[in-house]
Amino acid sequence: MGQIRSLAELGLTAQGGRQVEITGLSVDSRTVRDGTLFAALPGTRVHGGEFIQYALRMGAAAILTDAIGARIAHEELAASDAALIIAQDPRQTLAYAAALWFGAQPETMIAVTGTNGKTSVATFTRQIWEGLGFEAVNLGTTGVEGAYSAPMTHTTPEPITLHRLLADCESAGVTHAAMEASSHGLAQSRLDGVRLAAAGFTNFTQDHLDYHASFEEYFNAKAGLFARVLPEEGVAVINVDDPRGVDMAEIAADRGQDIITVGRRDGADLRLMAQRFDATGQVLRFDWEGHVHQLRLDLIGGFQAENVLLAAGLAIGAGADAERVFETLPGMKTVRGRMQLAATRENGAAVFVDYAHTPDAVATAIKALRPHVMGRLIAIIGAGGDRDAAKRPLMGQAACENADEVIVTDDNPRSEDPAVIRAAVMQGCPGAQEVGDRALAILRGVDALGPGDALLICGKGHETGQTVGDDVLPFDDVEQASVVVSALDGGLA
Ligand SMILES: CC(=O)N[C@H]1[C@@H](OP(=O)(O)OP(=O)(O)OC[C@H]2O[C@@H](n3ccc(=O)[nH]c3=O)[C@H](O)[C@@H]2O)O[C@H](CO)[C@@H](O)[C@@H]1O[C@H](C)C(=O)N[C@@H](C)C(=O)N[C@H](CCC(=O)O)C(=O)O
Ligand SMILES: Nc1ncnc2c1ncn2[C@@H]1O[C@H](COP(=O)(O)OP(=O)(O)OP(=O)(O)O)[C@@H](O)[C@H]1O
Ligand SMILES: N[C@H](CCC[C@H](N)C(=O)O)C(=O)O
Ligand SMILES: [Mg+2]
Repeated sequence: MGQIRSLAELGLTAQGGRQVEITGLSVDSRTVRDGTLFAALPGTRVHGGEFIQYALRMGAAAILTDAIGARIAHEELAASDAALIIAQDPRQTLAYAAALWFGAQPETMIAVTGTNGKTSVATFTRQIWEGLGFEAVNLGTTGVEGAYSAPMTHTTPEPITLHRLLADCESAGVTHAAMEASSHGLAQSRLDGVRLAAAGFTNFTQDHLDYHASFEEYFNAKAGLFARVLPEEGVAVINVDDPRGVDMAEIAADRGQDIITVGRRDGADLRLMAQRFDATGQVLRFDWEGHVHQLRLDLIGGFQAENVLLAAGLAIGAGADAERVFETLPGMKTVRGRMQLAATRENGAAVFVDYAHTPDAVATAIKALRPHVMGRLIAIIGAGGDRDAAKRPLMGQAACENADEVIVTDDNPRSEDPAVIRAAVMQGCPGAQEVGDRALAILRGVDALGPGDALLICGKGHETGQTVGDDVLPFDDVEQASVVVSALDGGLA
């Protein structure tokens, strides 16, 4: 964007007090230009220090790294004019520098973490703000959505991309932003430069054990949102029905943050008292500060009510008036690919698409659909390649225990053999039908629906591609479901 900043303006101090002008920031040596500050970060495959020599050759004016990176490129650095900034945690230092480089971010921001429900809560928070008349966005797995839109490749992008997007939102007039804090994003300090008014916690169950060394490490990454990113004056909004919510609330209390607890348990500040389900939604009764409210949500699944209430808590925590927030709730719209009604058969049977891709989400999603359905419930599941392999049989088991019939299919095999992934899922559900081709699996599932039955297609939600090897083949569960329903029922979708 043609700007030039000094290191001091980015809050950085170089070895020997060297002063240089910076023309841009980069974490990838391949995008370094004259004057760039190259952040050479410790990676999961290789240390970015290995690429310092290339970055210097491309004209880097400064290198931000840790002691290991500086050691790797010791000779090249000694022979260069570039400024060297050595930080204990260069990822966090980069996050602060990126926030200063791009300068602006929406005035009111919240972030939400948890194994499942982040996209849903961020989307509902944006919808609540819209209902209150604010220019609002949500950022995460489904990209930037709302008053400003842009695609994103990560749920929580690295800080340079994140702050560029936030600055773009701000200059487009966005005043309110709700973002997802993934455990990878938190572990890598990607959002440490974001100014948060409130932060939320949904739940904690198994996922990503390929990346985090243990369950506790995975929890600690998520806890970083309250222990580190949310300031003392921020408000923590916590689902206390989850056993780890209580631990999270303690961490927030130790920081002196105000806490809004949400859940079914007695004493929760925003307490869900009752839910009644029908074919197209649910009626909720909840309590806030001793006042009981009752309203209808056009949303499928009891857990979406929990997500809506967490979103309401976040909007309140970030400064909105509680009663006005509650008035917006009946207007909440289905989150793309989350318990989304994709098609209805002529006989009344419904096909839903959901993003359940963890054992807990599969169990939750199937159980949540049950009270909306009079007949049998068929589930289609699959697990992703190059992701936590331990969750595969557990996902199979979760489907087996909760659905009347299960079809196991492919879901982004990536570099792995899809048959091996399916076999692992089948271990948890030996009675399932195995149909590798996802389009055929959907055809089988839809074809088996009798009056009053429902099909839940899990795993891909809003996704529009099937990743096989390095290829992304166009595939959309919602589209596929409606094509199949039209084909079987002769033109009706
Ligand atoms: C495991 C993980 O999080 N990896 C992320 C991480 O890469 P890394 O540090 O491991 O990269 P590396 O290959 O070891 O390289 C080390 C460093 O050298 C640099 N490099 C590398 C090659 C080169 O020629 N020049 C160069 O400078 C790299 O940019 C990197 O900074 O930092 C990169 C740059 O910021 C990310 O793009 C990359 O995301 C990868 C692609 C990824 O797939 N991440 C997923 C798992 C992820 O982050 N998912 C979460 C949420 C998932 C969920 O909740 O479901 C997300 O927030 O999206
Ligand atoms: N509060 C919840 N409790 C349990 N399961 C949930 C909850 N909310 C959503 N889910 C399940 O998790 C799936 C993914 O939901 P969502 O996309 O909101 O989660 P996420 O945390 O953003 O996921 P990701 O880690 O991929 O970003 C849903 O489709 C549903 O099956
Ligand atoms: N953000 C998640 C999404 C998984 C969705 C599922 N379709 C899969 O590919 O496993 C991940 O990358 O682990
Ligand atoms: Mg998400």
